[in-house]
Amino acid sequence: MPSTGSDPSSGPAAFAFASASALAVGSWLERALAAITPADPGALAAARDRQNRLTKPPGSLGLLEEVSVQLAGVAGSCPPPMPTPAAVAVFAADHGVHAQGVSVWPQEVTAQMVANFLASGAAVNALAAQAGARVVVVDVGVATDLPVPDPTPDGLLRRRVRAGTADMTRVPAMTREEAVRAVEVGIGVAWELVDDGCRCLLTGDMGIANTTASAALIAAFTGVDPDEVTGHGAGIDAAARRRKVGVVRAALDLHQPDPRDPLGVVAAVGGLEHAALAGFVLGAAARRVPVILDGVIASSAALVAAALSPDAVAACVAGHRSVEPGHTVALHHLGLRPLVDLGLRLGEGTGALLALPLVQAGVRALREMATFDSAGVTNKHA
Ligand SMILES: O=C(O)c1ccc[n+]([C@@H]2O[C@H](COP(=O)([O-])O)[C@@H](O)[C@H]2O)c1
Ligand SMILES: Cc1cc2nc[nH]c2cc1C
Repeated sequence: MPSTGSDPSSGPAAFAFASASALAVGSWLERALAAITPADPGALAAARDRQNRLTKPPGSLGLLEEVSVQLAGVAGSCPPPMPTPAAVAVFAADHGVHAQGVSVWPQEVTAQMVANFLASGAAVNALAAQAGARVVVVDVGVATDLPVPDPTPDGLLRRRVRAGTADMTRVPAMTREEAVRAVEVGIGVAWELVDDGCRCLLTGDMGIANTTASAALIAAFTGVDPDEVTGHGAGIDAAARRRKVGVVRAALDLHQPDPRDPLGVVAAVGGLEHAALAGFVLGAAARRVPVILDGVIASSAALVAAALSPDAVAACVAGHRSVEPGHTVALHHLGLRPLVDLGLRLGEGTGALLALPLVQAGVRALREMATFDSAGVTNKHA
């Protein structure tokens, strides 16, 4: 649905409204869900037809063709607009489950890496510069003070819902209300970026211990055993991974999350960045802007978004396949095929950024290639 003046998701006023606590919890989420519609069947058919008339054997550009058709369906036009300018939003948060020894890294690395992002020293900054994308960093739930200068640096959105989650092996990670607020942070960031002119959104994340929450979400939504979706994260050894599987299993046993209640699932065993990333996906889909997913954290969050609104998946492109085993399970459940498979396991948005030029290349080919008719090239026999 194109943005109109009467659309509650459009216009700069919308973001200011989201920040105002006077608004009843749930309103932005309800508005996003109401705005999400399936991919446009006419635009999908027109893009498929055009791909088959371009000067190449039909299908020979592989996944690039499929992505271009998908983006036509998202935009509701053939050809779709070029997915540029692009922005990666890095949602940062901490995790109470860190106390269970699920990561080799101390919790304060989350806040320190936020400062590194803002100083342009991280991998996400280098890859964003390479791809020509803007970086915004969103503190949706970091547990410690951010070691950043005053005033708040450009590129940092202070949207902290709470200072890290609680330990999911003892209590729910957050309340349902906090989960909704974090989802609405993500929706608001997506809408602000679109209002600023962005036509392609990319997910990023930073949160020590967040691969544990990702594994719990993936197990809860797919029903796959924790042992098959729990990986080595940012570098634990085999023995620590076995203990991490036990931690995920204990949290699922305690909360018995019901995948028909996605907000309940993310509140019980998710993270604040997962909830915000789910909202970011919903916000992009509501504005008919494509969103390139990064790794296992993004895809586990996309499971939350898909459970809230299955049509939101139409706006999602899987940027890459992470080494984390749960990522493959989540992508399969979402029906998404990753564009890049380079053995990455960093997060931050790096895999999504590597995929951005491929997504842009697919759309450019659909927009700019000649047809057999226009170029005078003889087509194959029917
Ligand atoms: O994106 C991925 O698939 C991915 C895989 C492994 C690790 N990470 C990153 O590493 C951090 C979490 O690792 P861990 O072991 O502390 O759970 C967090 O900041 C993630 O962005 C990210
Ligand atoms: C240094 C470091 C950088 C990261 N970026 C994303 N996750 C990370 C985890 C660590 C530990």
